[in-house]
Amino acid sequence: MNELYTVAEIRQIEQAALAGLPAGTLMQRAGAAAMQMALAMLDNASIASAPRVLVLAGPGNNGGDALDVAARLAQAGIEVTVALYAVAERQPQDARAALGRAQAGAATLLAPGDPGDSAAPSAAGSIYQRHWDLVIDGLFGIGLARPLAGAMRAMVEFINTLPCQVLALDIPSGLDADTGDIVGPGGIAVRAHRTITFIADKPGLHTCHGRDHAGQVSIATLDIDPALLPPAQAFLNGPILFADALRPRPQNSHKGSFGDVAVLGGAHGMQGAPILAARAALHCGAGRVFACFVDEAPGYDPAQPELMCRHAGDFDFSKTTVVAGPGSGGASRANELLARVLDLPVPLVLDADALNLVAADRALQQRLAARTGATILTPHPLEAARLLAVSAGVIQADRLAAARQLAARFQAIVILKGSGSVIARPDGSVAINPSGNPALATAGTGDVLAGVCGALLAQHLPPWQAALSAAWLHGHAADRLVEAGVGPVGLSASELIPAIRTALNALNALCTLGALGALGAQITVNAH
Ligand SMILES: NC(=O)C1=CN([C@@H]2O[C@H](COP(=O)(O)OP(=O)(O)OC[C@H]3O[C@@H](n4cnc5c(N)ncnc54)[C@H](OP(=O)(O)O)[C@@H]3O)[C@@H](O)[C@H]2O)[C@@H](O)CC1
Ligand SMILES: Nc1ncnc2c1ncn2[C@@H]1O[C@H](COP(=O)(O)OP(=O)(O)O)[C@@H](O)[C@H]1O
Ligand SMILES: [K+]
Repeated sequence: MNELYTVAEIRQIEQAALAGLPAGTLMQRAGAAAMQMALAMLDNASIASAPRVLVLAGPGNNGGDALDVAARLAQAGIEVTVALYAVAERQPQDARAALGRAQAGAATLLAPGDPGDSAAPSAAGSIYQRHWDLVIDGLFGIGLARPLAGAMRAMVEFINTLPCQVLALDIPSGLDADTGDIVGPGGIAVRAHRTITFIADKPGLHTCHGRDHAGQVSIATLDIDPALLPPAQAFLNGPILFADALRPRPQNSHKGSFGDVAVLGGAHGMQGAPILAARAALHCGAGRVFACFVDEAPGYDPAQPELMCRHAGDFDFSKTTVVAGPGSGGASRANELLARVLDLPVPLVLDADALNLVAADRALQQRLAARTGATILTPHPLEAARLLAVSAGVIQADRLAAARQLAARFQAIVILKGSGSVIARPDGSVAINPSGNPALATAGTGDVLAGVCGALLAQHLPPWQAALSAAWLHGHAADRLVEAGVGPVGLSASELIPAIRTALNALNALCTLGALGALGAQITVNAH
């Protein structure tokens, strides 16, 4: 069910599986699965002449996988050149056996240095100057220990400029499989169109730089007995994780059945932010929605007259789900109002300026950690950095750890936003959201997400499922809009709101029909 495993967990699974299998079995299964993927990519590329494949083989077992694929493709009659960065005597046993198979077949094996390397000019030249139809990256997998350097770095720089398809084996070389960061300092990573990852999926393929470098991810389980997989602490977000919490609306219902949402924000000059959050809450099913303004309140929202606009100082927040922060500013008035809602046992979403106020005020931090009502925090990386008193770079270097730390410290559900939003809860479990795209990188989409969270809490979804579904629907709506040509350039936060409503209704309908499989399915390749 969408499990993601760390490198340490994969190593344990691998060891347990290897114990019951003849040497080389897993590598050969990996090679067979990767060969199927390579052939499919060549088919899709509709290449006119005989295809030429360049295989990069590193010093360890990832290089062994690459050599196994190279031998198989050559056996199938494909023209294969291997750029070999391994010395047989130093290879692990399985990889050395794979080298033997590649050498025994028709693949051409070259040991290139830097472009123009005087030590191996012909090898380098014949790789850097030829046309390639597919590159298979088997430099490094989960064993990468330091940044790519020297000849391998030069090769990655070269293939990242090529127009052809790139298939990464297990992980794009240079990427940290646990975090999605590029292994540094000053590192580089392969940018692949597809990644075939072995045994199980990994968090780093789906967050931070992961989505840009891994492309479309497929899993080859290598026929490992599922009983060898430990209970996962991380998951790829999808309807299967939260659909149970979505319920069809009973006929015998009224607006009071679906809860009230009050958005607290909108200081002078920032009134649009709570309006966006409130409109999102309305379109995601809250029974009644109030937009409560820290400073002066508009009479009503002419484009959305269903919203009730109030002055926050006069509003009773004790019977509503509260979304605090959009455009609230950092003035003492906003601080006082925030302190008041933190003390109420109501469901609460904290976004934007509310998070900045908490970061700057120890008393608010204590109030937040002591809350009894459900709490969802929705920081972007800079807000998370302020809350943890580190830089945004530190947050991005390990987004899962940052989200977990925030969830534990504030005893709240956390959505750490950005490419591959990380949703964490205080017990340490996390989910990475695979939906969404750079069309969302525009002002106001975070306000919309906060409003969706508020609406789902008001409709009594437990906070974990509310956060998972809000993040998924938000991204899914953006994906559908981009497919329809509304973005990635120029999508506006307002346009996102009705698309989220459509996605939520479609999901509700599928849940009612028990047809969830139609959504968010991942390709699984099983090697035999
Ligand atoms: N075992 C199995 O049954 C299966 C394994 N599988 C495959 O194995 C992969 C893991 O293999 P792995 O552990 O050998 O690690 P891998 O990623 O190849 O690299 C390690 C090598 O690189 C070196 N090195 C590290 N960083 C470096 C750098 N920057 N620059 C230069 N060198 C560097 C490091 O040596 P060091 O110099 O650090 O001593 C070591 O020699 C996994 O991702 C999957 O693809 C699958 O076939 C399934 C079955
Ligand atoms: N490149 C991206 N890929 C996926 N989602 C993105 C990307 N950029 C932004 N988002 C999403 O858009 C939203 C932006 O929120 P935020 O930064 O708070 O914006 P604002 O404060 O302007 O409303 C978040 O949900 C974030 O995850
Ligand atoms: K690789």
